[in-house]
Amino acid sequence: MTVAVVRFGGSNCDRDALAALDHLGVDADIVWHEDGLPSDTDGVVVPGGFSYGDYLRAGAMAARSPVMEEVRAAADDGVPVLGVCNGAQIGSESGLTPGAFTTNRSARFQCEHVHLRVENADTPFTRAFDEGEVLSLPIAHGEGRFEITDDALADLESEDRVLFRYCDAAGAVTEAANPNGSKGNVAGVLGERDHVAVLMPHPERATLPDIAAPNGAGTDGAGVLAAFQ
Ligand SMILES: NC(=O)CC[C@H](N)C(=O)O
Repeated sequence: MTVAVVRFGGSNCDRDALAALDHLGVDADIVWHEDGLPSDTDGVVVPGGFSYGDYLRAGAMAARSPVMEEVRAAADDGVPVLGVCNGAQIGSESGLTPGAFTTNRSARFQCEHVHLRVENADTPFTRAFDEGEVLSLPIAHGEGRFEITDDALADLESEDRVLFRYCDAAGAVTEAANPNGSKGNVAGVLGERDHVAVLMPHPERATLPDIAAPNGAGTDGAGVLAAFQ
């Protein structure tokens, strides 16, 4: 598999994603968005960062790059697509995934470790886990609060498209365990099909043992990125 890690001006987690994928033995390359997806692309990661300086809304400008039409076409062909943090914001701004990510309840940039509960273990991004399993991943965002209408959230829930929720260490989904005020504690969602997903926490920062162990994150991110193996 050749995974395209799509870089925009202001991406800053592209090399981390590449290193994490390399560690997992996944053939991957960074692709400048203006160059378009290589013809042999069979996986796409839209990495984190501050594309276009988060102007207008985080992810709004990158979502309008022509490469996102190619990403959509690849997804339609069954290629797995994962958006991480700014990539999640780009995913929702481009309509690949539902809802929106907006300013944290704290109105501050937050960089911390959180717990996530796996809500649907029947996807390429979660098949390494059991449903209800609690993961530890880092977050680092100012605009990570998931918003969606009540009706649309109910639809997502009934379609099993909520992938991860913020929870406490025991797996309880509580307001206290919700770092940014996300509706329904939602931390990650699926697009129309289960091979398209976005999440605000950073699996690529919790994959390499040399980095993950000292910073306390562990290596749960490897299970998410295993979708590309
Ligand atoms: N780490 C990131 O991708 C940052 C996400 C985004 N630009 C924010 O602060 O909300």
